[in-house]
Amino acid sequence: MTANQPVLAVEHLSLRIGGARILEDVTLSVTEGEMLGVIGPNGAGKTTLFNLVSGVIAPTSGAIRLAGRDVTNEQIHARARAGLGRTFQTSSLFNGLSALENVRLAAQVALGGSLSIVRFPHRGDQATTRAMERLDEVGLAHHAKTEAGVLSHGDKRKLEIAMLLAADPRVILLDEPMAGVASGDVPGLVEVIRGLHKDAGRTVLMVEHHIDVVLGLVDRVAVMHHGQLLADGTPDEVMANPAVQGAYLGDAA
Ligand SMILES: Nc1ncnc2c1ncn2[C@@H]1O[C@H](COP(=O)(O)OP(=O)(O)OP(=O)(O)O)[C@@H](O)[C@H]1O
Repeated sequence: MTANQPVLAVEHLSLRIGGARILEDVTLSVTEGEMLGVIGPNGAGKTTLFNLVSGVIAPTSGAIRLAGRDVTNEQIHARARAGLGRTFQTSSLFNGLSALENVRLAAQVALGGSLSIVRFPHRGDQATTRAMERLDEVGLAHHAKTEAGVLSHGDKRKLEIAMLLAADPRVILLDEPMAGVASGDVPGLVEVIRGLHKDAGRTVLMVEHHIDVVLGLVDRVAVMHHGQLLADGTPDEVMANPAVQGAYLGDAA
């Protein structure tokens, strides 16, 4: 990858299912260390874009490049190994295990071990150390021994992020991180996400319905509408764009 090459590039990406154009010619790129918000009215194609980028579904046409490498035809796990990490709208936690055990399993897999709660002496220590570091990064070190199932929704989301970080992803996709989180827990979660970007310099793409949260966090916003990229710019540029205002007003009407 050269200095100016984006760490993630989506080129002319389209998805058709039956006769429906779900995504149409979307081109977008993200540079290392950038935080990009993806917003748009319901059904705009945001989750579909994440599904295509992470390999959950294959595009009808177009390409996806990760650090310059064409991963369009690669499976989910190959993309994860290439540095793509993603959270889902639905929880992916083992509720009966502690917060630390959840992250340790993710670290163990990332370090080349299996998804087993049996501890392997050397690798286990390494995975535990990494897991504690990631729990600390999301502010959950004090909950290391707490069962994941009893954590608040906000803390569960932080734990999912810690699990994602255990693989040291180069690009992080957060799919509606605030969904289901009580309003009182939103600021804490926002600060964790801000820290990923500002403190740790991680590259983050985030789909989120809370527009005020997105605008306060990101460097750049991409607005989707009817499967197309309607606008791409700084939060101020995008919100001043009449087409964006029209899309949201039209959606609310
Ligand atoms: N497998 C599929 N088959 C048919 N239509 C689909 C499929 N997947 C998505 N769609 C349609 O594509 C459009 C985009 O859906 P998508 O979930 O990507 O939107 P979104 O912007 O994430 O919406 P929301 O904000 O409501 O989550 C929607 O109209 C949806 O019904």
